[in-house]
Amino acid sequence: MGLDEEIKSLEDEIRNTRYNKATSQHIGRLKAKLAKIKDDAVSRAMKSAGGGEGYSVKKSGDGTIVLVGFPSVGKSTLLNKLTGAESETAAYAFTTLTVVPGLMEYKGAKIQILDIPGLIAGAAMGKGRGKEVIAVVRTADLIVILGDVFNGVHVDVLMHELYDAGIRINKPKPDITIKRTGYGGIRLNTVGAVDMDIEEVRAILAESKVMNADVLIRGNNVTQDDVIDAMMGNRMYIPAFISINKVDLISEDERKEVEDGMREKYGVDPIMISAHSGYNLEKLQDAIYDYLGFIRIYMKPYGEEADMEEPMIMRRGSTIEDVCRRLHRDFVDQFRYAKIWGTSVKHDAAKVGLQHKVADGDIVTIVTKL
Ligand SMILES: Nc1nc2c(ncn2[C@@H]2O[C@H](COP(=O)(O)OP(=O)(O)OP(=O)(O)O)[C@@H](O)[C@H]2O)c(=O)[nH]1
Ligand SMILES: [K+]
Ligand SMILES: [Mg+2]
Repeated sequence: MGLDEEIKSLEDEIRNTRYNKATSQHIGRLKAKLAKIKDDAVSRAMKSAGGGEGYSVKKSGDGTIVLVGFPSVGKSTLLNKLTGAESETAAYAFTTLTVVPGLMEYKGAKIQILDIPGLIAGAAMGKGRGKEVIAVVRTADLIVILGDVFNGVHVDVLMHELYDAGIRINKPKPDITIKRTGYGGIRLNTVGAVDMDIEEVRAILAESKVMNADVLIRGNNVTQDDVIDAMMGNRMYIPAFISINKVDLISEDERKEVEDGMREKYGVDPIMISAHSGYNLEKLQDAIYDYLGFIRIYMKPYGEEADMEEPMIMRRGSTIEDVCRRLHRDFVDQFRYAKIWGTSVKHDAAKVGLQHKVADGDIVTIVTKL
């Protein structure tokens, strides 16, 4: 049996087996087996890709986003518009054959945008430029899934390819640890309402030839798929949103139709744009900024005015310790306290420690020992 047939037959069997207590172990085993086969195929494809010319782009700026979409949806046109880059654009598919970077400055943040060749069905297994493209996508901090008003349905295919390539979209990494041991079989500990029994976990791990391990699962909605992902160990959890280009080519009514269809299908509002006319590009930039979780911190040297011109760009959830590390590696060791003016504290000029979480717009003074 060829690889494609083997995958198809496993997928069929999983689909046609009703999940219940009696079959859960069997399904777990089938899914784990399928994941393993796909993973081997993907890593073979990655290896043979060998970082082909033009595919190893150095990351720069405060975050990197990648434009993922079918050929000719307007990825290159959009990159050029947002960053002033000069990626080739044309009305035929596969105009772009390498990764083309651009830098967008927005609200004080420098955001790297990567334009890549179009992605097509089978990309995860290496079709088209799939393998090189996927390798780049896996390193991004945010994926913008770009469709156009005529190809909305392709979003399905893209999601499927990204999934096969081990990319998990808009999903926090499940809290699962698998610690291999030398003996003792599989031991399962759970924290929270985990609806999975040890036999299922055992069946999944056995597909990867893991017979001895301590497994700890925390959280309430952990599935077999999550355990398989944890077992494979190479999944990337990346935020993403959908944007639909070329709205200049359709009427107001048709635009609404596309939007409603997307909302119904994916439960999200796509950002409707026109790279040509510039329509809604600021909304797109705002979404990029928000999804990357950027906040602005203003530094105020001790006894001086705050620098309100050049914010320091941090991620939501960052602490004073993160701010210190960004400034100078000695700052953490030399740290005494920080003072903050802003919304993360109850009153201005409040003293805080290293673990304090900063908020957008905070003004920060770091006081060190010397
Ligand atoms: N009407 C209209 N045409 C657009 C828009 N954006 C891009 N196009 C056109 O769509 C065609 C494809 O644009 P590209 O930017 O080359 O698309 P791409 O996604 O980079 O294509 P590949 O590199 O081949 O995958 C070109 O003819 C563009 O001029 C838009 O907002 N409106
Ligand atoms: K094109
Ligand atoms: Mg292009």
